Amino acid sequence: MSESSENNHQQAYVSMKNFGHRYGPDPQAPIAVQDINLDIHRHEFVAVVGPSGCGKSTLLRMVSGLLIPSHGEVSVFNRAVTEPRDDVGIVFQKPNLLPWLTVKKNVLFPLKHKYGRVREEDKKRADELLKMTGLSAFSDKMPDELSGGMQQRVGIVRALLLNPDILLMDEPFSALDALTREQIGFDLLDIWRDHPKTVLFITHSITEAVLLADRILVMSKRPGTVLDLIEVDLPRPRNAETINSARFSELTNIIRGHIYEPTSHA
Ligand SMILES: Nc1ncnc2c1ncn2[C@@H]1O[C@H](COP(=O)(O)OP(=O)(O)OP(=O)(O)O)[C@@H](O)[C@H]1O
Repeated sequence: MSESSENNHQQAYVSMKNFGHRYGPDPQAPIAVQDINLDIHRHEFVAVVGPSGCGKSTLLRMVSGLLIPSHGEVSVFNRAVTEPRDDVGIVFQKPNLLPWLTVKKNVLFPLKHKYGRVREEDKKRADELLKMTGLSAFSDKMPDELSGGMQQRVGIVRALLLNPDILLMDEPFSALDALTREQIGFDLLDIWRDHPKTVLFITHSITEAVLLADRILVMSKRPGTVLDLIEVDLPRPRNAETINSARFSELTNIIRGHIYEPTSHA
C-alpha cells in the first residue's frame, strides 16, 4: 500500500520527509539511506524490516536525534530533530543494565538521573510494570542473576518508566531464543495496550513485525529505500492464534516476496 492511503487526519508524531543519510563528509561516500517518506501517528506501532545493512538503525538514530540526516528532514511533534532528544524512550538489542544496581534501582535510574529524585508514584509504577512483565520476584536481584529474556524485560520497563510518548526499539529481542522472543513480544503487546505509545520497532524478523505492528516499512538493500509500506489488518488483541491464521501467512509472504524478490534491491 502507499503512504497516501494513510489516515491523514491523524496527528503525525514522527515525520520523515525525503530523508536520507550519507555517513561522513565525503560526497563520494555511498548513501546509507535514501528518500524515506513516512508519517507515524499517535500510538501507532510501526515496524521496519529489511536486509542487514539497509539502514534500519540509521533511521531510528535519526528519530532519536543521535544522528542528523544529511538529506531531508525528520521531525518529532512537528519540530525538526536537530539534537539528541530526551523525551523518547530507546530500547536497544542489549539492555546494558548497571551490574552494581538491583533490578528495581536499574529501572529507576534514568528517572533519578533526569530529575535528581524518584517519587513514590514512580516507585509504584515501577512495581506495577515489573509485575506486568513477570519480574516482581526479581526486583531486588542483581542483573547477572536474571536470564537474557528477563534482562531485556528490565530494559523495556526502564524505557517505559520515563513515560515517553515515543518508544524506539532497535532489534530489542534479537539476542533471545525463539520461545522467549515470542513470549516477550506478547508481553510488549500487553504493555502497549495498557500504556499506549507511538512505537518505531526495528527487527530482522518478518513474523515478529507482522505480529506486533500496525504498519510495516519494508526497506531495500543499501542504499536503503522504501520497498513497501504494508498495513497489518490483523485484529487485536493478537495472540498465538493470530500466528496460525491464513492472513498472517499471507502478510509474511508478501514481505518475504519483497525482500527476496530478485528484481528488488534486496
Ligand atoms: N558510523 C558509520 N559510519 C559509516 N557507515 C556507517 C556507520 N553506521 C552505519 N554505516 C553504514 O550504513 C549502512 C546502514 O547501517 P545500519 O546499521 O543503519 O543498517 P541496519 O539495517 O540497521 O543493519 P543491521 O540489520 O545489520 O543491524 C550500512 O551499510 C553501514 O555499513
